[in-house]
Amino acid sequence: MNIALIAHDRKKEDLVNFATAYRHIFADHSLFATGTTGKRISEATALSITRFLSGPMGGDQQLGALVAEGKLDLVLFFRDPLQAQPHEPDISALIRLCDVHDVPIATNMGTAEVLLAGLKNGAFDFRKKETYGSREE
Ligand SMILES: O=C(CO)COP(=O)(O)O
Repeated sequence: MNIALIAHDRKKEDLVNFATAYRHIFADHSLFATGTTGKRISEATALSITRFLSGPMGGDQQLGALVAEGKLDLVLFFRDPLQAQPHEPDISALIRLCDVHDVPIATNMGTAEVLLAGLKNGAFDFRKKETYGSREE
């Protein structure tokens, strides 16, 4: 599966800890991330991560483009609900595209825990069906 990892600044430590705890699972998948998040996680875990621009510079939009192209199966986005972001429209656009394309997205660690459990037990097999990620309308 192709998994995107994103965290706002005050949530980065949580995501680094999460990625460290589940390193053995993430190691079996292809990982993508916004710039600073990807740097922090790869430094902490030595996982191989394809990094895009930092979020405020367009990284959320780059990951959104992958969602639109059917190239992401799961998005783990630890958002900061207590701090306004200058690139809020980009964030909304990424979440919207996940909804458009039925891509599972966790915006907090609790949901991420559930989705990771699903990743282990085959709940993501639906992503292998041709109907997902190949919409043209
Ligand atoms: O701002 C972000 C997501 O909206 C994350 O970007 P960075 O990983 O570059 O900090």
